[in-house]
Amino acid sequence: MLDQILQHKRQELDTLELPPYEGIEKRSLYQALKNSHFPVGLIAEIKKASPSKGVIQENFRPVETATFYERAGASAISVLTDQRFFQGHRQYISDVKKHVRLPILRKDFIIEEEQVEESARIGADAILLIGEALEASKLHELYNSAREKGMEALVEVHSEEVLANILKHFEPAIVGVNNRDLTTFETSLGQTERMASYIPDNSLLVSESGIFTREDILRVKRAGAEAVLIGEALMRHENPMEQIDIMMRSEAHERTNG
Ligand SMILES: O=P(O)(O)OC[C@@H](O)[C@@H](O)c1c[nH]c2ccccc12
Repeated sequence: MLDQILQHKRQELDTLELPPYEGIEKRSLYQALKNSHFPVGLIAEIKKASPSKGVIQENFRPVETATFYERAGASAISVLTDQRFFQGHRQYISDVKKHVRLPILRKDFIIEEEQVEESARIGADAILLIGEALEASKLHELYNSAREKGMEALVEVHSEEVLANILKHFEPAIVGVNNRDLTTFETSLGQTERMASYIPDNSLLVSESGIFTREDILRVKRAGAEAVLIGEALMRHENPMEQIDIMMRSEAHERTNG
């Protein structure tokens, strides 16, 4: 599946037209996650559909959902912009950026410099760079390019080998462990537990995918995650504010009670 997506991305790149620069100030994803008032940082995701789950939310209202996420106390918003496989759009970032103050992560398959430039122009504060989709040297190059443009990058890995390769080049400030294997779509929170000890001490660990309950959050936090990235569990809910409350706040409660 990942190969198929990447092949499509390469085709898309041939006709990529860069939009004008929106000129909106950049916000720090890293700081927002560190400053979370929940026991872990929360990146709340806006995603209409996915290749593994099909359509997740029929009545899709990205700006409204983002506003709810912000009000519920999320640290940052992740917005899917891939059209073909996730029914996203780059316009959603520009729209959301106008209505929330939180940093926005552009969730897409970024493989070339033009996409980094595009991300900066549409108002993204951070981009996703997927270890499994890029040579480590290329990933490092795109990471530096994002930094030069005032953005940050969430460096996502699933496997230990891919992480080890990246660490030969540099230590990303934010490392995401994707609990989902992008080739099989299988999800296991055990992946965060297995990978945690390989993450550099100075990197902020984000556990991504397959997180649905307060117990899931406790589990990855115990493994060492400082933040979580949650999509489906929030998008499927009628009331995402209530869902964030249930997942994040009761966790704080549990912690206070020892
Ligand atoms: O909906 P979930 O299971 O909570 O997962 C969110 C996020 O981790 C997932 O959308 C994701 C993680 N890495 C990606 C790479 C591309 C597209 C999507 C993703």
